[in-house]
Amino acid sequence: MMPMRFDVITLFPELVKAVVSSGVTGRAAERGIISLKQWNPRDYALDVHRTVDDRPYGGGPGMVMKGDCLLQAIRDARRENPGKVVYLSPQGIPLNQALVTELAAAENVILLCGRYEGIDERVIALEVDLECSIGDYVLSGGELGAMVLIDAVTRLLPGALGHHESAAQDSFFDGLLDCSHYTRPEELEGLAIPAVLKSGNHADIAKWRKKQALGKTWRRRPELLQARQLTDSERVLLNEYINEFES
Ligand SMILES: CN(C)c1cccc(CNc2ccc(C(N)=O)cn2)c1
Repeated sequence: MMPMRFDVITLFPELVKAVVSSGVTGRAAERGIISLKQWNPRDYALDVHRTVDDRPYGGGPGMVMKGDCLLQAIRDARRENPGKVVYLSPQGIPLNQALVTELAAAENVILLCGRYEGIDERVIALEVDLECSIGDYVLSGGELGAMVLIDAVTRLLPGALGHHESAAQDSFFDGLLDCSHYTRPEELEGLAIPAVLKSGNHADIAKWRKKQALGKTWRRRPELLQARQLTDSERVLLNEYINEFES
């Protein structure tokens, strides 16, 4: 199996490298499930000051990343990795599990990390295939978004997670928030665990977990429930939860 290759265009290569230095993603890199290569636009800046940004046409605060260095870096990366170019920005489409799943099916991805107020729009027009955002907030750069994307995608690749982890991954997030989790000790600072989890009755336990997931989603993220059709049994469980919650 060829590794999935991530080429990251970034002014801070060492920051992005951290994503493959530990944990699941670090192990996946060691196992050859993913590979990472950084391309620094500054290496393409030929002026004595190695300029990669400049003031915006039309005036206004902040700086814009110059298109020429970015385009050269992207094209060098594309030569080695003919993948989709994904630009991380607050103006992008939301990165969600569906998009992560789609990206995991690709062989390679080129991640473009902006800094300052963003990049020259002509780079987007010429080379960007997909603009995506990891959330509605402004960061100092797209690198953290790139690392989030690399992590979420890597977890879906065969062999990245151990058996237990991948089973957990499969059960969780079928469009709902996760239920609560407990582990030893049974009593923690005077707090017990829900009795059903000690019952050994796996049907009751699964029912309780599904009910908790539905209820938590209803309370915290009702819009997720709109997006996800509930089965009849899920609808019954949610109604039970709501009746208990409101009683
Ligand atoms: C307009 N502007 C400030 C800007 C435009 C492009 C890139 C950047 C770099 N910062 C980023 C990048 C991504 C995200 C995200 N939410 O995914 C948040 N911040 C900032």
